[in-house]
Amino acid sequence: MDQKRVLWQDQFGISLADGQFGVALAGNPNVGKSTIFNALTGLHQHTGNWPGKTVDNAQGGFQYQQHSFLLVDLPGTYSLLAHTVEEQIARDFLCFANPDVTVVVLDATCLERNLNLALQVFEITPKVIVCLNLMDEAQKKRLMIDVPSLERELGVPVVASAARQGEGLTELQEKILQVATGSLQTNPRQIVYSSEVEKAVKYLLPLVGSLANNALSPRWLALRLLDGDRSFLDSLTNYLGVNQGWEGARCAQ
Ligand SMILES: Nc1nc2c(ncn2[C@@H]2O[C@H](COP(=O)(O)OP(=O)(O)OP(=O)(O)O)[C@@H](O)[C@H]2O)c(=O)[nH]1
Ligand SMILES: [Mg+2]
Repeated sequence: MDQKRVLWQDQFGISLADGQFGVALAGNPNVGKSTIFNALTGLHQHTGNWPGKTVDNAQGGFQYQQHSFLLVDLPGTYSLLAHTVEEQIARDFLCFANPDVTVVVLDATCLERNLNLALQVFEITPKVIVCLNLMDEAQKKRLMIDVPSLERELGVPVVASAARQGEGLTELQEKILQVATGSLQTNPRQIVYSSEVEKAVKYLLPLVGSLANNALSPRWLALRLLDGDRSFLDSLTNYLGVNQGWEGARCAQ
């Protein structure tokens, strides 16, 4: 069993088959993640709890173009800053399971609020697809969304969907395949913070890069250290076994 499959099994209780791509489904509550999950995986699902938590966990497989994918339905969250157990689970999965693709599902009727989570995911992984769901509702409200412009602005593929009607899901599978295999490169837009924060991040990057052992984004790691995010430091210890020197790195900035 390769390292990633062992990690998924041991830390997250998820069985990834040999050669199977792991795909995370993230998004705010009630945006249609489970509807997309059910439409893509049908009866090929396992449900249970996240290890050590009372939060539901659903995983399911699907085949597309002779490739096999395991879809993981993450708890709905407004952010990844771990104020709730759901946010902690979603953050830890994205940071430490390192899925081959993360689909961020957004509610097309309230894009601005939903983009907050997408921008946080962009700081963790470049392998992201935005699924703009509830497009039928957006149309009813006469909201016009310029999908090609949004795609250019965000630097990742944007798929418009109406999951309850099954619309856009084949295109979503196609983009998942392309990002998973690397035939489609993404370049997610990064938030630029104040000059003080950017200066501190620049200082920390060379220090944290090697400690994180390329296992997660050094920029995200630096930002969390600057935040003094205790929950993230605890997860670093749990998942990567790192706990020496972090306080020193934080105090030095
Ligand atoms: N009109 C419309 N309704 C949708 C669409 N996708 C999902 N829904 C409905 O939206 C509601 C919420 O969908 P879910 O799939 O449960 O949303 P979720 O993101 O999994 O929600 P949480 O698990 O609570 O975070 C359900 O009533 C769905 O039938 C869509 O594209 N259009
Ligand atoms: Mg759900």
